[in-house]
Amino acid sequence: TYYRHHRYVPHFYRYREHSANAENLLPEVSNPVPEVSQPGVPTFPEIPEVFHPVPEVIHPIPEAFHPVPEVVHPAPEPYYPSPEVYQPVPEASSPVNMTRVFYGIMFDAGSTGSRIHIYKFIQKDPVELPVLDNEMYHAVKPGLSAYKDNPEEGGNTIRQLLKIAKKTVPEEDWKRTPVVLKATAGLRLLPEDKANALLKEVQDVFDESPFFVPNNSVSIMNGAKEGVLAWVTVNFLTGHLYTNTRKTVGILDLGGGSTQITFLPKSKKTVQSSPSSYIAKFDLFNHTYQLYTHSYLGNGLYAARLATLGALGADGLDWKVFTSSCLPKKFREDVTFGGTTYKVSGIPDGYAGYKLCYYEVMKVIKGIFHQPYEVKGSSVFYAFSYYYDRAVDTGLIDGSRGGALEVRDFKKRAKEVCNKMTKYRAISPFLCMDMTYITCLLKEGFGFKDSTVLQLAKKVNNVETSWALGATFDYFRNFNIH
Ligand SMILES: Nc1ccn([C@@H]2O[C@H](COP(=O)(O)OP(=O)(O)O)[C@@H](O)[C@H]2O)c(=O)n1
Repeated sequence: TYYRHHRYVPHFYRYREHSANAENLLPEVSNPVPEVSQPGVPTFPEIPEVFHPVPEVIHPIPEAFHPVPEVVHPAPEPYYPSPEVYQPVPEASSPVNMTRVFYGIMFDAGSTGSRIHIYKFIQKDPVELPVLDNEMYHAVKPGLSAYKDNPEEGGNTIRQLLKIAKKTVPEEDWKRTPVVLKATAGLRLLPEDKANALLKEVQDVFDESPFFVPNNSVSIMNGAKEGVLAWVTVNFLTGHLYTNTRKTVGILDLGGGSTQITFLPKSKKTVQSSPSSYIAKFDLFNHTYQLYTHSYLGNGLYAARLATLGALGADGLDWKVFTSSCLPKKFREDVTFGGTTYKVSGIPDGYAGYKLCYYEVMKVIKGIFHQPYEVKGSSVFYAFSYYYDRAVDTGLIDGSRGGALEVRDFKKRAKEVCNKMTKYRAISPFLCMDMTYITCLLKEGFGFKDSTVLQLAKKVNNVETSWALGATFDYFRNFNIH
């Protein structure tokens, strides 16, 4: 459990202007109209827009060098009701001509933990564009799926996190601050009735809270959306999202239950050679994007551990011990994932090491992954979540700064960890398995070359590299992914 308060200070501000200047990179908007409050129609928060300074050439450098993006709101626009936002919202308490501060609360109910993101936006006056001021982030473990047989207790974890929202968001803003929860692989992997019972508990917790609860505020998000929204977050934070650029970065997200790859294909061949379900089209900030995206359910790091051990979906969990040459020979322990406990161990009088381990993890990857045509090329990819955590654990990158790595760096370190298991055991007995899986996933799964450079980033400009910010834009903006 940890607690952070990110202060996010933009370097400069840009204002919405209507000019014929071709250099004006602001998205097109309708002419500002005075804000008129109508009964039953929310006047606040307004639909935000996001724009960015021109992205710089991407170098494999620490995140501090990236251009600083902004979150902006258009001047009031005609209001088009959408199912997600068409609900009466109490009016803003502050007078029209004063600085307005508003918040968005997004819960990430992941397979290994639940997290709250509280985004604070500032709008200096109605014609000025609001900016993302900061993010308050807090995480608890385990995730909701661990409470599959005790949903009430699962609801309590969300109730605890909401207490932070109450401390962060001023009381006068509670009623107009939307609270949304999206669950990922943990709940996707549960039987439907168990997942629904957990969602119902969360809904009750939201309903009893003083915050604004929109329709469909508690749901399981599909994998494609998870990938797209993480791509939106990272490209926003790195300054690549604005109307007339095709320069973006790809994302690699390795969760506990699922893993996502998302990027903007440069070549038509990538789109033509992909299954149609791997292509997502959506409109954002007056631009239509067509992304390659896929989420592999059951291929997150924790699910892959169990699959490697042959334990996922197995029977006889009370007495069976699942073994692997990826684990230290003398290791034996009970491990719990998604509310189920498994007995696992090394092979006491067998062999352990990188080569044997690689064959084992290959079984979890072979024949499952689609290799997009383009990843063999020069696309830039940001990797986070467990890619980041394991790179830190093995000393490949600095825990606070992240950095650039080649795929071959994961391979080299995996070999070292597996062949000297006792040395690394104290960090985690699963380190060899995890590092080998990551290597295998990148090379044999997605088809990356040894020389591909990955940017490892937990935060960019002090904001978490998570789908949660993209989902908050999605809530306010309601862009369609199809
Ligand atoms: N805001 C976040 C969310 C997840 N994570 C990391 O993401 C990994 C687990 O993701 P998850 O529990 O959401 O897994 P899935 O449900 O996506 O499969 C862990 O390494 C977390 O520490 C993070 O670093 N920051």
